[in-house]
Amino acid sequence: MINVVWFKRDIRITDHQPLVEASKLGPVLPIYVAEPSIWKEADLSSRHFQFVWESLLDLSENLSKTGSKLFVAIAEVEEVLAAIYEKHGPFRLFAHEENGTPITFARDLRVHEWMKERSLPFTEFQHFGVVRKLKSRNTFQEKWEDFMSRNILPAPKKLELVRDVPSNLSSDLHLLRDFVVKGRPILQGQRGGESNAIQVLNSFLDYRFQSYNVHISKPYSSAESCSRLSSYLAWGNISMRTVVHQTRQALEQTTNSFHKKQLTAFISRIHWHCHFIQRLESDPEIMTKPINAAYDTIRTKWDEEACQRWFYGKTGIPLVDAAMRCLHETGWVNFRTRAMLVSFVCNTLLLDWRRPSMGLAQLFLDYEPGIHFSQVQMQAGTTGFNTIRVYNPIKMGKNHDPNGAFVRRFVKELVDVPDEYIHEPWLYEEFDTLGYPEPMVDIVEANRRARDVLYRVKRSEEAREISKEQLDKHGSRMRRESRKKKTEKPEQLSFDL
Ligand SMILES: Cc1cc2nc3c(=O)[nH]c(=O)nc-3n(C[C@H](O)[C@H](O)[C@H](O)COP(=O)(O)OP(=O)(O)OC[C@H]3O[C@@H](n4cnc5c(N)ncnc54)[C@H](O)[C@@H]3O)c2cc1C
Repeated sequence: MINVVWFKRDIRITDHQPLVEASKLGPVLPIYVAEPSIWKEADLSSRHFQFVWESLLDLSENLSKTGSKLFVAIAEVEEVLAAIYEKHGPFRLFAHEENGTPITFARDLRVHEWMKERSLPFTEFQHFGVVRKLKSRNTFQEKWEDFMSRNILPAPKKLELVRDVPSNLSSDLHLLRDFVVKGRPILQGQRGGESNAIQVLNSFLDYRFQSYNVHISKPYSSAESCSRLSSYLAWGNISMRTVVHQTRQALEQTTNSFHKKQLTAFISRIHWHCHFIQRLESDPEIMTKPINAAYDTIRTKWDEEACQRWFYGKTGIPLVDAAMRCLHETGWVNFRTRAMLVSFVCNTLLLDWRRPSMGLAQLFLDYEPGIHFSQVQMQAGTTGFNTIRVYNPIKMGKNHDPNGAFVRRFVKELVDVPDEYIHEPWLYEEFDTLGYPEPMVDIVEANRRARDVLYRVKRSEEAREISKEQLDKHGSRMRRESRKKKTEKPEQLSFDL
């Protein structure tokens, strides 16, 4: 019987349990399926597929060293499985659990059903420190540690090749060039692939980590001092366990207390990764519904033009525009800047969070649904249990980009503005000659209004009651009670890139 290994957001050969387990049982057929029904969704864009494609090229090369081949298809996964079944008869299917959106989860359930109807075995393995059907959140940390402390699984040295493959699978990866995903590719993003992931981890642990915590909030220098592993983790080019093991080793080897502090700060961020994904795993509706429904009543008017100005970096607020333009160009900004962008569109402008969350997902090369939607809701103040944060991008610019290096790099109109005006160019006497827009809001005034409405809801009986219900709810893939919505929704969720 052949053993099909289905790669999804785990495009690597090292520490890949499905591949290792399949290889113990006989011939292995490694497949990647570009599924139109998944890639047409509002959260995904062409840059993500570009990263996947680069990752697949690397995987294909690594598999060829084992004597095997990667096969790809543009199809729905059940179509590929049906063709394999027709050609080979019964087969085993191996994959990682995908802790993704309700769409990918529903697809995985359909595949389980499809296999079950034919009495074919489908084995899924835990991918991160995220636990499916976690009964109690209190056991999460212990289970995380147990998973991370296990040995790294080396890449198989030899794989038995399956020669006779159905015609809808091809080992020519160029086939995927015909797969159209909305949006344009990016030129300045990180390049996908396990080999690149290993290099990025090594360069971080060799020297880049040394100013990790010092520069973490700085939009410009954090691009170098942060690990920059997020895209590689999001598309599974490296396992979280590898990152944990190597970081702990680096921590043990250093005697420098300052370096220890940087690495310890990094390790705590890594814990957050699985913590947030666990939240989506347990409550997938956070992708589309506010964690606390009482906050669905405050953003009543949809303003498409304001949303577009934010998305394309034309607000007239330098740090906001630089950050959005940086995302369009590179697909990455640091944590604090992401938080500020959500605060600006959802709090300062008081726009509903759903469309902006999709826009940012489309732009982030490291889009990871579990982290993304939890974080957007936290920064938009819709969870009810996190501190409400309303950022002032002018103040933040002055504190974290004092000479405007980041702003100048991405907002060409402001390149020659003197330092003292870089975050408030409208005060500069030559502002009219710059071709840069007037600020679309008075930040101080708009932020005061945002705090007023957010705190009014936070203090309300309804919000408190819902928060209490949330605390009582546990379990995997739970459903949220729907409440009467008062917010006006935008017509579409995705943006043109
Ligand atoms: C609104 C918003 C949306 C976000 N969306 C994503 C997303 O789609 N994908 C994503 O990977 N991160 C997301 N983050 C978290 C964080 O901004 C990124 O993980 C980080 O900037 C990635 O860069 P890095 O790998 O160099 O981070 P490092 O600081 O080097 O961190 C290492 C790893 O730890 C994890 N991590 C770090 N910070 C966080 C955090 N706050 N929450 C959860 N995990 C964290 C990530 O896996 C990251 O790759 C979001 C944050 C905000 C505020």
